[in-house]
Amino acid sequence: MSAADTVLRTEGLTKSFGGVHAVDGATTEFYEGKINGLIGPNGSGKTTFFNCVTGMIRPDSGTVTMHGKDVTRWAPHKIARAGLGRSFQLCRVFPRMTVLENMLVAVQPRTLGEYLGNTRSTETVEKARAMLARVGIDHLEAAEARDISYGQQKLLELGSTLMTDPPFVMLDEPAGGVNPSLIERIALLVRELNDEGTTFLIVEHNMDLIMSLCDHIVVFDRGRPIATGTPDVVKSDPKVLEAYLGV
Ligand SMILES: Nc1ncnc2c1ncn2[C@@H]1O[C@H](COP(=O)(O)OP(=O)(O)OP(=O)(O)O)[C@@H](O)[C@H]1O
Repeated sequence: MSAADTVLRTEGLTKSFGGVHAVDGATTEFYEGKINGLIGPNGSGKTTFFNCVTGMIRPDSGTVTMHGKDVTRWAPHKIARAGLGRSFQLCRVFPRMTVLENMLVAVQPRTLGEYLGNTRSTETVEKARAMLARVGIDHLEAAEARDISYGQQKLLELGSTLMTDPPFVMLDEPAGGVNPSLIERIALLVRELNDEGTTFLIVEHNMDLIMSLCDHIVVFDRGRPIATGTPDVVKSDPKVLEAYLGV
Protein backbone atom coordinates (compact mmCIF):
# COMPACT_ATOMS: atom_id res chain seq x y z
CA MET A 1 0.00 0.00 0.00
CA SER A 2 1.23 3.52 -0.73
CA ALA A 3 1.84 6.46 1.61
CA ALA A 4 -1.40 8.02 0.32
CA ASP A 5 -3.31 5.12 1.88
CA THR A 6 -1.70 5.60 5.27
CA VAL A 7 -3.98 6.93 8.02
CA LEU A 8 -1.41 6.63 10.79
CA ARG A 9 2.33 6.31 10.68
CA THR A 10 4.80 6.24 13.54
CA GLU A 11 8.54 6.47 13.13
CA GLY A 12 10.96 5.45 15.85
CA LEU A 13 8.32 6.03 18.53
CA THR A 14 9.85 5.57 21.97
CA LYS A 15 8.53 5.81 25.52
CA SER A 16 10.25 4.56 28.65
CA PHE A 17 9.06 4.45 32.24
CA GLY A 18 12.18 4.47 34.38
CA GLY A 19 14.21 1.59 32.99
CA VAL A 20 11.26 -0.04 31.16
CA HIS A 21 11.24 0.53 27.41
CA ALA A 22 7.46 0.28 26.97
CA VAL A 23 7.59 1.46 23.33
CA ASP A 24 11.00 1.00 21.82
CA GLY A 25 11.57 2.70 18.48
CA ALA A 26 8.29 1.56 16.90
CA THR A 27 7.91 2.27 13.19
CA THR A 28 4.42 1.31 12.03
CA GLU A 29 1.84 2.02 9.33
CA PHE A 30 -1.93 1.66 9.45
CA TYR A 31 -4.18 2.09 6.45
CA GLU A 32 -7.06 4.34 5.45
CA GLY A 33 -10.40 2.63 4.91
CA LYS A 34 -9.25 -0.55 6.66
CA ILE A 35 -9.93 -2.29 9.94
CA ASN A 36 -6.41 -2.31 11.38
CA GLY A 37 -5.45 -4.40 14.41
CA LEU A 38 -2.65 -4.13 16.96
CA ILE A 39 -1.95 -7.25 19.00
CA GLY A 40 0.85 -8.55 21.17
CA PRO A 41 1.46 -10.40 24.43
CA ASN A 42 0.81 -8.77 27.81
CA GLY A 43 3.19 -5.91 28.49
CA SER A 44 4.33 -5.63 24.86
CA GLY A 45 3.58 -1.89 24.79
CA LYS A 46 0.24 -1.71 22.98
CA THR A 47 -1.51 0.61 25.42
CA THR A 48 1.53 2.85 25.76
CA PHE A 49 1.71 3.05 21.95
CA PHE A 50 -2.01 3.83 21.83
CA ASN A 51 -1.61 6.57 24.45
CA CYS A 52 1.38 8.13 22.67
CA VAL A 53 -0.58 8.23 19.41
CA THR A 54 -3.70 9.74 20.95
CA GLY A 55 -1.78 12.39 22.89
CA MET A 56 -2.55 10.98 26.34
CA ILE A 57 1.17 10.58 27.07
CA ARG A 58 4.15 12.29 25.46
CA PRO A 59 6.60 10.03 23.67
CA ASP A 60 10.30 10.48 24.51
CA SER A 61 11.21 10.53 20.83
CA GLY A 62 9.93 9.61 17.39
CA THR A 63 7.04 10.97 15.33
CA VAL A 64 3.32 10.35 14.87
CA THR A 65 1.73 11.30 11.55
CA MET A 66 -2.04 11.15 11.18
CA HIS A 67 -3.88 11.91 7.95
CA GLY A 68 -0.52 13.16 6.64
CA LYS A 69 -0.08 15.67 9.49
CA ASP A 70 2.66 15.53 12.10
CA VAL A 71 0.64 15.35 15.35
CA THR A 72 3.51 14.35 17.64
CA ARG A 73 2.92 15.70 21.17
CA TRP A 74 -0.38 17.34 20.22
CA ALA A 75 -2.91 17.49 23.07
CA PRO A 76 -5.66 14.84 22.92
CA HIS A 77 -8.45 17.35 22.18
CA LYS A 78 -6.49 18.76 19.24
CA ILE A 79 -5.92 15.28 17.84
CA ALA A 80 -9.63 14.55 18.31
CA ARG A 81 -10.47 17.71 16.38
CA ALA A 82 -8.22 16.50 13.58
CA GLY A 83 -10.58 13.52 13.15
CA LEU A 84 -9.66 10.87 15.69
CA GLY A 85 -12.24 9.21 17.89
CA ARG A 86 -11.02 6.90 20.65
CA SER A 87 -12.25 4.62 23.38
CA PHE A 88 -10.42 3.54 26.50
CA GLN A 89 -9.26 0.14 27.77
CA LEU A 90 -11.07 0.79 31.03
CA CYS A 91 -14.43 2.05 30.00
CA ARG A 92 -15.00 5.77 30.55
CA VAL A 93 -18.57 6.90 31.03
CA PHE A 94 -20.09 9.40 33.44
CA PRO A 95 -21.67 7.03 35.98
CA ARG A 96 -24.28 9.38 37.42
CA MET A 97 -25.47 10.73 34.09
CA THR A 98 -28.13 8.93 32.11
CA VAL A 99 -27.22 6.97 29.01
CA LEU A 100 -28.69 9.70 26.81
CA GLU A 101 -26.85 12.46 28.70
CA ASN A 102 -23.59 10.58 28.21
CA MET A 103 -24.20 10.67 24.48
CA LEU A 104 -24.98 14.38 24.51
CA VAL A 105 -21.88 15.46 26.43
CA ALA A 106 -19.77 13.86 23.71
CA VAL A 107 -20.84 16.71 21.43
CA GLN A 108 -19.69 20.29 21.96
CA PRO A 109 -22.53 22.84 22.22
CA ARG A 110 -22.92 24.33 18.77
CA THR A 111 -24.71 27.58 19.60
CA LEU A 112 -24.44 30.10 22.40
CA GLY A 113 -28.04 29.20 23.35
CA GLU A 114 -27.09 25.53 23.73
CA TYR A 115 -24.04 26.50 25.72
CA LEU A 116 -25.82 28.89 28.08
CA GLY A 117 -28.95 26.79 28.44
CA ASN A 118 -26.97 23.56 28.80
CA THR A 119 -29.40 22.06 26.30
CA ARG A 120 -28.92 20.36 22.98
CA SER A 121 -30.75 20.87 19.70
CA THR A 122 -33.50 18.43 18.74
CA GLU A 123 -31.25 17.34 15.90
CA THR A 124 -28.46 16.37 18.34
CA VAL A 125 -30.87 14.51 20.61
CA GLU A 126 -32.28 12.64 17.60
CA LYS A 127 -28.80 11.75 16.48
CA ALA A 128 -27.94 10.48 19.99
CA ARG A 129 -31.07 8.32 20.02
CA ALA A 130 -30.33 6.94 16.57
CA MET A 131 -26.78 6.10 17.64
CA LEU A 132 -28.04 4.40 20.81
CA ALA A 133 -30.37 2.31 18.63
CA ARG A 134 -27.43 1.45 16.43
CA VAL A 135 -25.34 0.19 19.32
CA GLY A 136 -28.44 -1.58 20.67
CA ILE A 137 -29.02 0.21 23.98
CA ASP A 138 -31.72 2.74 23.08
CA HIS A 139 -34.10 1.04 25.53
CA LEU A 140 -31.72 2.14 28.31
CA GLU A 141 -31.56 5.86 27.48
CA ALA A 142 -33.09 6.97 30.80
CA ALA A 143 -30.98 4.65 32.98
CA GLU A 144 -28.00 6.02 34.85
CA ALA A 145 -24.79 4.73 33.27
CA ARG A 146 -23.69 3.15 36.55
CA ASP A 147 -26.81 0.93 36.52
CA ILE A 148 -26.19 -0.74 33.15
CA SER A 149 -23.86 -3.72 32.64
CA TYR A 150 -20.17 -3.30 31.88
CA GLY A 151 -20.70 -4.56 28.31
CA GLN A 152 -23.51 -2.04 27.83
CA GLN A 153 -21.23 0.69 29.19
CA LYS A 154 -18.65 -0.28 26.56
CA LEU A 155 -21.35 0.04 23.88
CA LEU A 156 -22.29 3.42 25.34
CA GLU A 157 -18.69 4.57 25.21
CA LEU A 158 -18.42 3.39 21.62
CA GLY A 159 -21.67 5.18 20.74
CA SER A 160 -20.50 8.42 22.32
CA THR A 161 -17.17 8.15 20.47
CA LEU A 162 -19.16 7.96 17.23
CA MET A 163 -21.31 11.02 17.98
CA THR A 164 -18.80 13.34 16.31
CA ASP A 165 -18.56 11.16 13.15
CA PRO A 166 -14.78 10.65 13.39
CA PRO A 167 -13.28 9.31 10.16
CA PHE A 168 -10.66 7.37 12.15
CA VAL A 169 -11.53 5.47 15.33
CA MET A 170 -9.09 3.82 17.73
CA LEU A 171 -10.51 1.28 20.15
CA ASP A 172 -8.50 -0.04 23.10
CA GLU A 173 -9.77 -3.52 24.00
CA PRO A 174 -13.39 -3.05 22.95
CA ALA A 175 -14.17 -6.69 23.80
CA GLY A 176 -12.40 -6.76 27.19
CA GLY A 177 -14.81 -7.99 29.88
CA VAL A 178 -17.73 -8.07 27.42
CA ASN A 179 -19.96 -11.13 26.95
CA PRO A 180 -19.91 -12.97 23.59
CA SER A 181 -23.25 -11.67 22.29
CA LEU A 182 -22.22 -8.06 22.90
CA ILE A 183 -18.81 -8.77 21.31
CA GLU A 184 -20.70 -9.95 18.22
CA ARG A 185 -22.69 -6.72 18.24
CA ILE A 186 -19.51 -4.62 18.47
CA ALA A 187 -17.96 -6.61 15.60
CA LEU A 188 -21.03 -6.13 13.44
CA LEU A 189 -21.09 -2.41 14.12
CA VAL A 190 -17.38 -2.01 13.32
CA ARG A 191 -17.92 -3.84 10.02
CA GLU A 192 -20.94 -1.71 9.12
CA LEU A 193 -19.15 1.55 9.94
CA ASN A 194 -16.11 0.41 8.00
CA ASP A 195 -18.33 -0.32 4.98
CA GLU A 196 -19.57 3.25 5.33
CA GLY A 197 -15.97 4.57 5.24
CA THR A 198 -14.75 4.71 8.86
CA THR A 199 -11.16 3.57 9.40
CA PHE A 200 -10.40 1.58 12.57
CA LEU A 201 -7.39 0.70 14.67
CA ILE A 202 -8.29 -1.89 17.29
CA VAL A 203 -6.04 -2.99 20.14
CA GLU A 204 -7.38 -6.27 21.43
CA HIS A 205 -6.53 -9.50 23.23
CA ASN A 206 -9.41 -11.46 21.75
CA MET A 207 -7.59 -13.22 18.94
CA ASP A 208 -10.71 -14.64 17.27
CA LEU A 209 -12.19 -11.16 17.04
CA ILE A 210 -9.03 -9.59 15.64
CA MET A 211 -8.43 -12.39 13.15
CA SER A 212 -12.00 -12.34 11.86
CA LEU A 213 -12.38 -8.56 11.78
CA CYS A 214 -9.07 -7.04 10.65
CA ASP A 215 -7.64 -6.48 7.19
CA HIS A 216 -4.20 -5.47 8.43
CA ILE A 217 -2.50 -6.49 11.66
CA VAL A 218 0.63 -5.28 13.43
CA VAL A 219 2.05 -7.59 16.11
CA PHE A 220 4.04 -6.01 18.93
CA ASP A 221 6.62 -7.62 21.15
CA ARG A 222 8.81 -5.73 23.60
CA GLY A 223 7.68 -2.33 22.39
CA ARG A 224 8.06 -2.73 18.65
CA PRO A 225 6.48 -4.51 15.68
CA ILE A 226 7.74 -8.01 14.94
CA ALA A 227 5.25 -8.88 12.18
CA THR A 228 2.72 -7.11 9.97
CA GLY A 229 0.24 -8.22 7.34
CA THR A 230 -3.08 -9.95 6.81
CA PRO A 231 -4.46 -12.27 9.52
CA ASP A 232 -3.25 -15.31 7.57
CA VAL A 233 0.26 -13.91 7.23
CA VAL A 234 0.73 -12.98 10.89
CA LYS A 235 -0.95 -16.18 12.11
CA SER A 236 1.63 -18.32 10.42
CA ASP A 237 4.66 -16.17 11.26
CA PRO A 238 7.03 -18.12 13.54
CA LYS A 239 8.10 -14.87 15.31
CA VAL A 240 4.50 -14.34 16.40
CA LEU A 241 4.15 -17.86 17.75
CA GLU A 242 7.43 -17.42 19.57
CA ALA A 243 6.33 -14.12 21.14
CA TYR A 244 3.03 -15.57 22.34
CA LEU A 245 4.13 -19.01 23.35
CA GLY A 246 7.71 -18.27 24.30
CA VAL A 247 8.79 -21.20 22.09
N1 LIG B 1 2.79 4.33 33.81
C1 LIG B 1 3.69 3.34 33.80
N2 LIG B 1 4.70 3.31 34.69
C2 LIG B 1 5.63 2.33 34.68
N3 LIG B 1 5.63 1.31 33.81
C3 LIG B 1 4.65 1.27 32.89
C4 LIG B 1 3.62 2.28 32.84
N4 LIG B 1 2.77 1.97 31.81
C5 LIG B 1 3.23 0.84 31.26
N5 LIG B 1 4.36 0.41 31.92
C6 LIG B 1 5.16 -0.79 31.57
O1 LIG B 1 5.44 -0.73 30.19
C7 LIG B 1 5.33 -2.01 29.58
C8 LIG B 1 4.29 -1.99 28.48
O2 LIG B 1 3.00 -1.82 29.08
P1 LIG B 1 1.66 -1.63 28.22
O3 LIG B 1 0.54 -1.49 29.20
O4 LIG B 1 1.85 -0.54 27.24
O5 LIG B 1 1.59 -3.04 27.47
P2 LIG B 1 0.31 -3.74 26.82
O6 LIG B 1 0.82 -4.49 25.64
O7 LIG B 1 -0.77 -2.76 26.59
O8 LIG B 1 -0.10 -4.74 27.97
P3 LIG B 1 -1.54 -5.43 28.23
O9 LIG B 1 -1.81 -6.28 27.04
O10 LIG B 1 -1.29 -6.24 29.46
O11 LIG B 1 -2.55 -4.34 28.40
C9 LIG B 1 5.01 -2.97 30.72
O12 LIG B 1 6.22 -3.55 31.19
C10 LIG B 1 4.40 -2.08 31.77
O13 LIG B 1 4.59 -2.61 33.07
